[in-house]
Amino acid sequence: MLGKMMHKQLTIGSLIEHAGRFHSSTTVTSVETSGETEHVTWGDIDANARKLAAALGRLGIVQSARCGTIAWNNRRHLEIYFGVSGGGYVCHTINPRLKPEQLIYIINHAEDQVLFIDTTFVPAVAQLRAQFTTVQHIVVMGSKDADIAAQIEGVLFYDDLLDAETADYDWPDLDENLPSSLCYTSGTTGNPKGVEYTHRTSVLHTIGGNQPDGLALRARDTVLAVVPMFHVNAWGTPYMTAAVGAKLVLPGPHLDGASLAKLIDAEKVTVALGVPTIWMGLLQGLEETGCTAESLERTIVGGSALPTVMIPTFRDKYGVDLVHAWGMTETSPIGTLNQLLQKHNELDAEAQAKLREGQGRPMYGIDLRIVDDGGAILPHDGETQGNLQICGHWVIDSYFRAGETALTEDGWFDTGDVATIDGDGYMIIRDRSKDIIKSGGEWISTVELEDIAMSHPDVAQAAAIAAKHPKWDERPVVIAVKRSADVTEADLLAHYQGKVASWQIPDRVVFVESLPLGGTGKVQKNTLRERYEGILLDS
Ligand SMILES: Nc1ncnc2c1ncn2[C@@H]1O[C@H](COP(=O)(O)OP(=O)(O)OP(=O)(O)O)[C@@H](O)[C@H]1O
Repeated sequence: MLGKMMHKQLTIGSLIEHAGRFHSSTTVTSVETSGETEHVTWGDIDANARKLAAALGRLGIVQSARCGTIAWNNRRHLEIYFGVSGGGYVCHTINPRLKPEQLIYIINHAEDQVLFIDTTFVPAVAQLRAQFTTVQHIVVMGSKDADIAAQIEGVLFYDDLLDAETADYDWPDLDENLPSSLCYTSGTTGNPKGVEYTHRTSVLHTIGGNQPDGLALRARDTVLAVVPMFHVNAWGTPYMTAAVGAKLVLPGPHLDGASLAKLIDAEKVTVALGVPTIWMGLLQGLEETGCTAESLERTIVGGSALPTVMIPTFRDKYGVDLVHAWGMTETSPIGTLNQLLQKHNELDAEAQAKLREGQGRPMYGIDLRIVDDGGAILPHDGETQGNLQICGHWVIDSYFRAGETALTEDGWFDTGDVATIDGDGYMIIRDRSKDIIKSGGEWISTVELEDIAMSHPDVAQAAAIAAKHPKWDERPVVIAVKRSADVTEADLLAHYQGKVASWQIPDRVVFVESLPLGGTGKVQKNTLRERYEGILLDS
């Protein structure tokens, strides 16, 4: 007869408890807003997170209440992740780059009771505070400061809260289906929507998303989380690194290429995670500083399409493997990762690189399919484009406080992306359904047009949008940032010849100083459309 397995709940508390017990001497490096670098350990994080959980109880915060954070990636934020969720409260990470009206909307919609803020955000929060309808306590993430106390009435200081506690708080064995954290979508295509994760979905994502062909973070890695802790739990890296006992490096607000290059060399980072715009900046930063990034083995890139030219650049210049990933706030976020199969070992480097341009395959725990507009399931032949749908252990079923399911009748989540999937499960995002250009009844992929523009050596960034056209309804226009002053509109249009069908070549190229970026570093195509959608009508 088989013995009965002990059933323990899958909780965030169990992750930090494990880190505290088995990796307590492993380093966590935190770069503070001041630029100062602090080295602590997973043991310190566990102890402080326990003190925080105890402090929240003492403040009278009730179980499952939302506690908001407006903070950079730093040590205190990491403690809040575990102290709040581990203690049975909901850690609501808020994107500080949102507009004031969006911040007010999100904080009130979430009914946050506590707000943890980095000192950077004291002036903004002081101004908005009167409009937060549910916040009982504002906690500044630092030690007592008379200037700050004068700006926000009744403010508490994080270090003082913890100093009043001891670390003998026991992590509760909570029901794994209770909520643990909350994050709103980027708002790239509309108003941000709340996505609430449970302890169970978060732990399954920690284990599932970190499989050997997933993020594959190991104890011997030094992991630089450039991806913000204020969005989708930094892709789960705080939880994964706690689980495996990797050294974690948190860069604070210092996200420019030069600062990251120096940090990578100083901390001997082996794996770094972030959105493509960050890695474009890093390439420049490496050149400027003369840093070598010698320790860096791979970077995981996702959040928006990876300009394919970056793969050989990183590989040939720095020996760094760029691994493309895809996901959404609604999918915790890891959905696919682009790793090779055994049969690909025989391919030459060029063919392997080509395969790795796409968004990759779902790992165990995630299922993908494509459907047409009527919901009919389409073949996985690598050619047929359809609406991408996903289901799995860490995919949400409804938005926070929406009261209705976000799933199709048969339980799938519609991603809003248009994709192909091949026979091996490799998925390629062709576009977002809201961005795709419909010209004379045919679809043109903005992702493809952007990728071609960025393969031009004199173009730094590019975004393709649909402009209104009297005859074709919509035509492509590319908005680009120059790398070199010499490049002209005619040069870039000529660069498209032979790379796409002639009717897909953009009608215009407009050069700008910079592209508008949203809070998570994605190009805001809504803003570009507002500015340029009439450009072909005016001419
Ligand atoms: N590797 C990738 N390649 C192309 N697109 C990607 C990739 N990773 C993510 N994306 C895009 O990002 C989307 C998910 O982004 P996220 O959840 O951060 O918010 P958002 O969708 O931008 O915001 P909102 O839903 O509020 O408009 C995906 O649906 C996809 O369109």
